[in-house]
Amino acid sequence: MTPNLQTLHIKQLKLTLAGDTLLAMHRDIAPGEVLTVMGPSGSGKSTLLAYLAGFLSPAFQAQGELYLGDKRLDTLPAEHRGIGLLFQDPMLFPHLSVGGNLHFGLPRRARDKNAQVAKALEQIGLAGFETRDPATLSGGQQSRVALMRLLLSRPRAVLLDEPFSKLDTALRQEMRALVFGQLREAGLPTLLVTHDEADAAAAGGPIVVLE
Ligand SMILES: Nc1ncnc2c1ncn2[C@@H]1O[C@H](COP(=O)(O)OP(=O)(O)OP(=O)(O)O)[C@@H](O)[C@H]1O
Repeated sequence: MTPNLQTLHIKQLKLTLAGDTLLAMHRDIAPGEVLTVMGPSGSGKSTLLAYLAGFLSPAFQAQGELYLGDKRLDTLPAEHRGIGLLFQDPMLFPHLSVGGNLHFGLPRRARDKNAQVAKALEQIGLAGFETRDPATLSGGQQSRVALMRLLLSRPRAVLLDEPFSKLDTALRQEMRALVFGQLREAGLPTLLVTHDEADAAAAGGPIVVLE
């Protein structure tokens, strides 16, 4: 099943903290496009991600609207937004096997679950790793599993929070190619927060610098 590819619309967003404007943004992110957000510490990158994902601290006030296609998201709780997140830490469940982690990503009613998991592992060069304990995987392997868990959950948009910052240089380049390649192929609108200009270059999309 191919999901409808839709644009993420951030409309007239204004995030304020105790009456002071932290950031304002009005942007569209097209299917398969990566919008990179950069800016110094404290400029509001994490707050923007929290707003988009649906867990903004009540300390902030948000004005504006968030849409995916013509579906309004900002009035929905996080779990109904269809937004997938990838952080610098792969955050695999330690009590589940690699396969268990991937099964967790699948929608409950997905068909051929075992085959989907096997195919996902094959795509990241980890065919046959289903029963492995995630703790026995290298950092790069864990990151790849986290990416596949995200994609199996069929998100409609993706947020990346410094996803490569914990990897060494060689692995970082490999993961950039894999992550951006997969997201582009899936046609997902993506917002990337990073401090690394090489991430932004690899993402290949527009760049917003917060002040
Ligand atoms: N829950 C909160 N309550 C009050 N102020 C907050 C809260 N969270 C963040 N802030 C403040 O909001 C501003 C933006 O913080 P934010 O974490 O979004 O910045 P950032 O750009 O992600 O920084 P970094 O690059 O260090 O992660 C900062 O001044 C911070 O102190």
